[in-house]
Amino acid sequence: MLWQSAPDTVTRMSQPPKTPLLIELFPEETREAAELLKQAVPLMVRHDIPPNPVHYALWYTYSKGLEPDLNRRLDKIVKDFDSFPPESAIKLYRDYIIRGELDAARAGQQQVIELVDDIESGVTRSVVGSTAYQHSLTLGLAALHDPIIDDLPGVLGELQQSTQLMQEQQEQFLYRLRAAQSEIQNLRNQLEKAQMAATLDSLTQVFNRHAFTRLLEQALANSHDGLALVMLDIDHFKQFNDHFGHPLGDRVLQHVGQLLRELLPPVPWRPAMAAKSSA
Ligand SMILES: Nc1nc2c(ncn2[C@@H]2O[C@H](COP(=O)(O)OP(=O)(O)OP(=O)(O)O)[C@@H](O)[C@H]2O)c(=O)[nH]1
Repeated sequence: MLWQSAPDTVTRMSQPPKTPLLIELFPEETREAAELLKQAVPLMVRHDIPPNPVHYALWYTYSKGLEPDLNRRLDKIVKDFDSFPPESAIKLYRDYIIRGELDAARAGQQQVIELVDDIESGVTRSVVGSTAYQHSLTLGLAALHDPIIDDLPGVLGELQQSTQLMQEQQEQFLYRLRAAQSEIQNLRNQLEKAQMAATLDSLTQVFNRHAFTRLLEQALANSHDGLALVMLDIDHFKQFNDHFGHPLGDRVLQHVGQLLRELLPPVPWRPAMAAKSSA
């Protein structure tokens, strides 16, 4: 048999990393986040660090104090340089803020590489097997053309054997292809989920502002008969939050998001809740 490896190898891919994703790094409610903001901004002002999103994410995390190693590195940088070099900021941002996303992307990439490798080795084996089969077929046919065949049963037996071998190889290859197909489907689902997560507001599960803007631009570019845009506002929401607390306010937003998802037609006209959601 040319096929030596177990046929189900394609289903054993590398596992995704356990590093928390960006969204899991910042679970704070509005009030707690505002407290951290009050600590992070003065720190940036003190060290004359522009409060751009990269810096803010770092100093916000610094204020939380859950990454002692990051705090040590930040303290050292501002002490050594008396400023905050952009390269250091990007490096720390990669190491501490988006490492989950980077790990996940790398793992996804690795899975695709393993899958392609596996299919490629399957194709190679199949080609090698086919070539060997073709060779034995040519030899067998040449022998059959010989006017005097001493060993007809032997030649036919060999042909039968190599045909059987070829058949087995093709079956194995098909098996591997089917396994790869299901792995490709898994990867596709993962990718779709990641794409959806990037377009949805984590609290309300409706399109976030970025996705809404993109969809609106597309609709404007494609609409030749005009376009209707309906806007709605939840009145006195600040009062509601002040009275009943932000967690219940969040529940209200979630419920409104759910109603909108249920009542309005699906993609591309899912509503976006830009102003009041946490996106
Ligand atoms: N609970 C909660 N509140 C939020 C969130 N995002 C924004 N808000 C609150 O929404 C309020 C802003 O909404 P607005 O529509 O501007 O204020 P409003 O009080 O509803 O005012 P009117 O619409 O004029 O009645 C602020 O009090 C924010 O704190 C969120 O994700 N969760």
